[in-house]
Amino acid sequence: MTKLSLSKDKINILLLEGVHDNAIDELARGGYASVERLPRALDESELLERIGSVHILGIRSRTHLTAKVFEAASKLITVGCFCIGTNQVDLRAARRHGVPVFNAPYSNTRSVAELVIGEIIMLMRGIFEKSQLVHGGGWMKSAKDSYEIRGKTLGIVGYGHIGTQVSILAEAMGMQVRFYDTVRKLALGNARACDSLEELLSVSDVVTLHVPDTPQTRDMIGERELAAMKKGSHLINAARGQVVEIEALAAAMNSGHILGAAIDVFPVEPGSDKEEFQSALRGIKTAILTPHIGGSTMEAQANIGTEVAQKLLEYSDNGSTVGAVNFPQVALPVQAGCTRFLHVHENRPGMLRKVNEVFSGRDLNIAAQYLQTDPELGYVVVDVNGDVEELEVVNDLRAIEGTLKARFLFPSKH
Ligand SMILES: NC(=O)C1=CN([C@@H]2O[C@H](COP(=O)(O)OP(=O)(O)OC[C@H]3O[C@@H](n4cnc5c(N)ncnc54)[C@H](O)[C@@H]3O)[C@@H](O)[C@H]2O)C=CC1
Ligand SMILES: O=C(O)CCC(=O)C(=O)O
Repeated sequence: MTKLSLSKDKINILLLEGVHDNAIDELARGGYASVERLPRALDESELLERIGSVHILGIRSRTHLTAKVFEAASKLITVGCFCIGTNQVDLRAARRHGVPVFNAPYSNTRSVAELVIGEIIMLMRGIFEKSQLVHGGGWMKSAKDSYEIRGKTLGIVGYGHIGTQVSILAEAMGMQVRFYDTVRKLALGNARACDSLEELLSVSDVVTLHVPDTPQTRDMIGERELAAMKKGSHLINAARGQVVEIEALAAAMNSGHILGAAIDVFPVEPGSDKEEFQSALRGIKTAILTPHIGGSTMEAQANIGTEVAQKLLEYSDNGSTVGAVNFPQVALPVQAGCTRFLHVHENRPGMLRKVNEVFSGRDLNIAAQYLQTDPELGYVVVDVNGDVEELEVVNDLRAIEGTLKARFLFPSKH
């Protein structure tokens, strides 16, 4: 548990994986100067060495935050994922330690959608193979297996933020769009929903995947699904590596059933730029392989830097969990002259009563209070006015059985 409410210069922030300058600027504007930024990810043993002194951690997709890391993160207040996906974080372990995790759910959406549109054209014209040949001194001037995308069918699996953007852009270029989603979604433009994944696979010239990494999407595209795709069709995966069985895809491409693929994400991705990338797709001439750069544009990274840093500031300064992916959502307007207490607890009966008894037992007046719970977790923000012995109060709050974290903000005399 956090031991003390700290002045901002004592809050240690560690940002990994080359988070954009905007994050540093935003944190500095918020008064946080103790920021260390590393260009790379840390592996578990490096994290275990360092995490004990970190209050706020920023990562992207390469850093894996395991239960063991949270166990060792005695001072950790919050985590920011400077990306969309949060599957690299053990979100339940974070909850158990009272640590809200934030992400940037929209800031790189357009970048991924644009890459996919570019790849559809590259695949349907066989550009990657032809370009490699020309680089090697060859000349393959041929229309064989090259098609316009106009009038062709694009199948989108996962019709969320990215899927719908791809849908709009693809239609604007004359494609017919079909989509499959487990949730009923409003079809944009002339796009039409498919009743099943099998239906989508059987009608599409290009299939593009935009689902999150969940137990249901693991190995969603394997031998059977690839066989269900049209002969000579193409597959794009810029979602998560575990969604496609790579060996099965390599076999389907080597047999000529799947003509081309553009794969940006892999079941195992190198931890650093120096590590060698291994995959059964290496060497397949019609496979465009990219190093998980769907969201890596200057615009996206700048937007993400600002967005996630603002969420971290909101939580650190005010206790707001709005936008957290693993926490009850609480935002209480700041009241002048109050001390704010934050209490994260297991959702047991009578918790709020016990929290309030700490204040009433000290004759403290609660000026405002906001509690949100989910089946496992409760998060309450309490504003108290008057002269408050913050440390004593916070120690009483921590003594309540089932407390996961307690701290205070805006101390009246520190
Ligand atoms: N390659 C890259 O650099 C990037 C990859 N991503 C990945 O793209 C994924 C999608 O991003 P968004 O569109 O923003 O997410 P989103 O949450 O807006 O959309 C995902 C959609 O997939 C649907 N879905 C979930 N399970 C499904 C299933 N089993 N079958 C069919 N549909 C299912 C959901 O209902 C939702 O509509 C992210 O989760 C992330 O993993 C995101 C950004 C960059
Ligand atoms: O840019 C990154 O580090 C990860 C991008 C991504 O996959 C995401 O935003 O989910």
